[in-house]
Amino acid sequence: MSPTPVKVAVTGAAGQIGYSLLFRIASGALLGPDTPVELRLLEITPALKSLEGVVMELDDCAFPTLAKVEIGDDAEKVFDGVNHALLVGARPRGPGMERGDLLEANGGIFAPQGKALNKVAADDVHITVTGNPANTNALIAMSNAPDIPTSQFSALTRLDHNRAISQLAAKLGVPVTEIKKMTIWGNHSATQYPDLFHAEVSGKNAAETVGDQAWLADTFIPTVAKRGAAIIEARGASSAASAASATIDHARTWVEGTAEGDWVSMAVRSDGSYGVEEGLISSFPVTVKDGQWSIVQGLDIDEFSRGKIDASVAELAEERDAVKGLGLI
Ligand SMILES: NC(=O)C1=CN([C@@H]2O[C@H](COP(=O)(O)OP(=O)(O)OC[C@H]3O[C@@H](n4cnc5c(N)ncnc54)[C@H](O)[C@@H]3O)[C@@H](O)[C@H]2O)C=CC1
Ligand SMILES: O=C([O-])CC(=O)C(=O)O
Repeated sequence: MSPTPVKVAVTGAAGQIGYSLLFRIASGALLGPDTPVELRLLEITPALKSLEGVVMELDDCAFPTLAKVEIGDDAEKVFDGVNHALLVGARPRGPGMERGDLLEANGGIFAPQGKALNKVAADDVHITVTGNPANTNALIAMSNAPDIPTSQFSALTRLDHNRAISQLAAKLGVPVTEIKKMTIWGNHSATQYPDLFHAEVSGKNAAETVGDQAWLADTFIPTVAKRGAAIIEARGASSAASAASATIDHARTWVEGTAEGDWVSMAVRSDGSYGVEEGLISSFPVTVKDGQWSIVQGLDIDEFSRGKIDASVAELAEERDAVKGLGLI
């Protein structure tokens, strides 16, 4: 095992997602069996006692890869020297709410956390925002951290990506491993666009293999885009284990890179690719190598896809304007 532990910060560590995420990171699911991990857990003061209980359980697992756990309510202390920051801590939505309704409640969390990361995180810190509305919260954190390269910020659309793979695999009766090049475009919201025109099933074009535009437009896209609401309706609480799993997948892709012949969906700062306004944190198809993502270039976008991408990006621009109005960026 390498001698120096990698420091991984998790915010909202006493919450639902945290309860699933911490044990997987501690057991090596993020960094592998040979890399010791030091967990840095941030919570609000009233949740620290509950977090102490979670740490007792982490101790009780005797994970060989867990070198140390520190907890606290001071972001500057918890983020000191961290190599990964998984920003999960934020209020979840309830039934009947859209994720954007959380902007005012949650936006305020990400400006101070961006500032703290800017001050004390390791130079190589990779930041993943899961707390909703994830894209715009990432924009807030990034805008408050001028010394951290913007390429080190991202928001989670991997859960949507995984949902899209799973729905398509079920429709075609194939294993999920047969599906490559899935893309989620835009916002992690009901306007997101899961794109089958560039996805592949066993090496063949997914939209052509499905051969049913009505299923694609009227079943597949809304099922993926509204899956979070369906889970809230069924469980009475928003998705947690699947969100934790996707957060690990996302951060692990940053560590390991993407597989040859495949890509993943990540919400990253737009450079203007595919007509997405520069500076917005929007989901794209990306490849990752040596810890750096690149937006996949050269995909043909037809009129149907153009309309869907534009609608989601317009929502991101509205959210950006709203947080500007709140003085958060
Ligand atoms: N991007 C995605 O795909 C998904 C995002 N989410 C979002 O993740 C967030 C967390 O969800 P849950 O764990 O279910 O919520 P939860 O309510 O169970 O836990 C949130 C935790 O964050 C803590 N917290 C609040 N303010 C904080 C701050 N300033 N610093 C540190 N911690 C703070 C709370 O004390 C609480 O323990 C929600 O915003 C939810 O909507 C959930 C599922 C998927
Ligand atoms: O829907 C929600 O509020 C939680 C979430 O982001 C998801 O499950 O995708």
